[in-house]
Amino acid sequence: MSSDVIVADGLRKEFTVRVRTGRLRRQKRLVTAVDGIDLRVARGEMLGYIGPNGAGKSTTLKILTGVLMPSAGQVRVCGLRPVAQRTRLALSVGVVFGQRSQLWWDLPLRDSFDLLRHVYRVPAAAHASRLRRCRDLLDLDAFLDVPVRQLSLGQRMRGELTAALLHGPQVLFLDEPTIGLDVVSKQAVRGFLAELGRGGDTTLVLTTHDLADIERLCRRLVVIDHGRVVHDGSIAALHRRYGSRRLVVADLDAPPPVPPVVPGAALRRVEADGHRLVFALESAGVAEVVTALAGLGGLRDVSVVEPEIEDVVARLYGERRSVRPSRRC
Ligand SMILES: Nc1ncnc2c1ncn2[C@@H]1O[C@H](COP(=O)(O)OP(=O)(O)OP(=O)(O)O)[C@@H](O)[C@H]1O
Repeated sequence: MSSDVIVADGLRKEFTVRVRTGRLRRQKRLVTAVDGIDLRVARGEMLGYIGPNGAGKSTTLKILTGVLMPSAGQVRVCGLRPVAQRTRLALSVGVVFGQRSQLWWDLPLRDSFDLLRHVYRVPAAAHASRLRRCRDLLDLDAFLDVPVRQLSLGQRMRGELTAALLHGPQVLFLDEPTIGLDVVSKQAVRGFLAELGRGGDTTLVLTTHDLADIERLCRRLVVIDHGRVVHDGSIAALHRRYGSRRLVVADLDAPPPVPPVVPGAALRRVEADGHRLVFALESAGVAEVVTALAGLGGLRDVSVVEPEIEDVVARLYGERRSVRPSRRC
């Protein structure tokens, strides 16, 4: 039996929209939001699902959670057809959409959690143990008795995560879970999700524009654009594909009279009035470059900078923009 909890083949979603073509004229246009996506996600995987605005991320998540019917293609989540078996699917998946709440606005968080136990018919002991874990890891106790409408965004998001997990779902879908959160709340949410992922039982599918979420949480990254998958693999594979290099930053006592040549590394930039040289590693390792730099004399400090995911994703989006297909209408 396959261990894939998400199986999608040839997924498509088209929307018909009316656009103004004159003062009184409207014309129907077809927008292809998802354009033939194949996706398999194994149990326990932590998948980052990213793409530029309008790429089709939310539409995909809505199809996978049974909110939208695909125009074409096959989809199974936990072995179920999301729209046709939505009620059963709700028992197997949890959903956190950063912009929407599943909590009762006027009730204290604690009462919302209690109601959810009845909605999902969770045995009392299982509910209590999951809630205890969330209270500990997400620091909920200080605001458990506060009505949801009075919670800060960060507090509410911690409540949303708990609410999505109390019935013990196999798959957790997260759409922008850290949007608008301050640094401390972001760290709390990421730490919690990382811990959840380490357990290996819950599959996470995460869409976000905050690439630090992806770096912290996801081993696998699916990048979509114009409704199609343009990368599916590890972050390291993305760096390899775009030739990202680690950088060695050397601070010198004085600017060298001529730019030094370091075998196996390329001088990328000269900064700080010539006092700082930034090399990109090519065939050489860090130690070789540092030894070569030390041999030049006047080396004050050295640091190694890992390639930035922001850079490589910006390059990928930029490249896609320059080969933008004409939109089918
Ligand atoms: N209900 C709808 N009716 C018409 N068009 C829609 C609808 N929902 C989405 N679209 C269109 O489908 C495309 C994909 O939208 P979607 O919301 O899935 O993108 P996204 O990748 O989640 O974007 P963002 O990062 O901005 O949230 C966009 O062109 C959007 O305008």
